Amino acid sequence: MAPNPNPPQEFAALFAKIDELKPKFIERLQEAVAIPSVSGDESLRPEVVRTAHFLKEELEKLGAKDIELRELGTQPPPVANKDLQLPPIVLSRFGNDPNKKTVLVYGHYDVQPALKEDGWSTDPFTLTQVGDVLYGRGSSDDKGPVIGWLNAIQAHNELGLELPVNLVTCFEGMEESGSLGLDQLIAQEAQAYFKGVDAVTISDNYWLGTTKPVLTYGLRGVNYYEISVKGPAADLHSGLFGGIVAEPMTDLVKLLATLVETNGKINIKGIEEQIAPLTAAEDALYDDIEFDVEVLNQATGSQTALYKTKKEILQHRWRYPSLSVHGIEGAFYEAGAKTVIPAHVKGKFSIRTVPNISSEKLTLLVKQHIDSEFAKLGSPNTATVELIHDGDYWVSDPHNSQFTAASLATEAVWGIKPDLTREGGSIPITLTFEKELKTDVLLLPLGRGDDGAHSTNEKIDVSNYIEGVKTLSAYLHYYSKA
Ligand SMILES: NCC(=O)N[C@@H](Cc1c[nH]cn1)C(=O)O
Ligand SMILES: [Zn+2]
Ligand SMILES: [Zn+2]
Repeated sequence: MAPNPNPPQEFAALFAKIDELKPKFIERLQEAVAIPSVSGDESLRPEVVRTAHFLKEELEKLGAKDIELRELGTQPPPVANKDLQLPPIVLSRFGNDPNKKTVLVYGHYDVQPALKEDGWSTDPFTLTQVGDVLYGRGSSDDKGPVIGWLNAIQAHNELGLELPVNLVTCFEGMEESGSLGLDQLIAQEAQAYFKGVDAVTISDNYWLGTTKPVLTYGLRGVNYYEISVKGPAADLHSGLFGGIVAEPMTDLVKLLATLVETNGKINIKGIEEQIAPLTAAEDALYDDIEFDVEVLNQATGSQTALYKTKKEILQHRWRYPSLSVHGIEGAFYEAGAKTVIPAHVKGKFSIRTVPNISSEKLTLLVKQHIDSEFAKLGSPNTATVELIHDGDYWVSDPHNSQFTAASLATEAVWGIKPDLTREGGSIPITLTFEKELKTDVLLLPLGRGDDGAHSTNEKIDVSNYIEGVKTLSAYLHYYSKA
C-alpha cells in the first residue's frame, strides 16, 4: 500500500521531518534489536534489563521527565533461579500540562526467543535491511512500535513543535512471558504516576493482511499450562530399562494427544458451552472486512489452513478458542540418536480464550481433563498440570474518540479508512489498563499481517515503520482535539 500522496497540510512539516529522520530511526531500531532481550530465557535476563537502560538513555536524550526504571521484585515460580529479578518497567513523562489530554503509551521491549539455526536467513539480532524490509527479532513485535513512539517525539523536538498531549510511557520487559508484576504496578500507580491518564494506546499487533491498515478492538486471552510427568529418579538407558519401567514421555505424549484434534476441535469438556453465541449482527461484521484467504497461506508458507472461507478463518482466529501444543521440556531433541528414557518431562500448551470463558473455570476443566485421562493410562508415574500464566480476552467499542482520532490519522497517512478488526493474539495487560485506569484502550498496529512475529525471519517493512511514526504522531494531534 502506498502512502497518501496528499496528506493534510497541517502535517506537511511534521511528515517531511519524519522522512528526513528515516536513517536515524532505522539506526535506533538497529540498536534496540541488537540486544537479545528474550524474557523467556533466564540466562538472557541481563540483556532484557540492558534494553530497559537503553530505553532510559534514549528517553533522557529526548527530554523525558520523571524517568524511572521501576523494579518488580523476583520472578515467581516456576523459575530455575529463585532470585531472578523481573525486568523493570520503564516509566517516563513528556509534559504535564493540565490543559492537555494525557495519553499513556504501552509497549514491550522483550522478545520471543530466536536462533539462527531455527531457519533465519539473517542473524536475528542484527537488524538487516533487504530491499525495503527490515529483518530482526522484535522489529515488529514490539521494538519497532516502541521505538516508533520515541521517533515521533524526536520529530516534534527537532521541529520545535510541542507535543499536543502529555505523554506517559509504560514499557515492560515481560510481555512475552505473562507480563509478570505489571498488573500490580498499574493498580498501584493508577492514582499516582498514571493519575490523569485519559487514554491508553498500544501498538503491539498487526494489520490483518499486507495492504490495508486496521484498528483493533478485540483480543483473545491466553491461559498457558504445563503438564509435568515424573517417573524414575534420573534419566535411564533404554537398553537396560526400556520395557520394564513406565516412561514419562509415553504418558506425556498420550496426554497431549487427548487435548485437541487435528481439525482444531478442543476435547476438554465444558469449554464450548462457555463461548458467547454468535449473533446475526456480529456475523455480518465479517462481511465488509478485507481479507484474502491466500494471505493466510502466504503467511504460513503452506497450504495447511483448516478453513476455506474468510468468515470461518476470521471467526476461528478472533471469536473461538484454540488450543496449541508448544513443546516438551526435558525431552531429547538434538540431532543424533540418544537412547535415553527422560525421567521428568514437561509438556507446554496454551488455550486462547474468548468471551465468556473464565480463566478460573477453564483451569478447573483442564485439571479435570488431565486427571481423568491420566487415570485411564494406569501409569505408576505422577502427572500434574499447572497454570503458568493467564491473561483475559478483551473487546471494546471501536467508535470512541480514540478510535476516531486513529482513523483520521490513518487516513491522513495512508489515504484510506482502516478496517476495524479483532485479533487472535493476546496482550494480557490491555484489560488491566482499562479496569484500573478507567480509560478506553486503543490498539493501533504498525506492522503487517505477514511480519512473522514469534516466527523466523520476523520483519517490518520500512514503509510501515516510517509511515507508522507519522500515524502515531498524527493520532496524538487528532486525539488532542477530540
Ligand atoms: N504481540 C502480542 C503478543 O505476541 N502477545 C503474546 C502474549 C503471550 C502470552 N504468553 C506468552 N506470550 C501472545 O502470544 O499472544
Ligand atoms: Zn508483542
Ligand atoms: Zn509477541
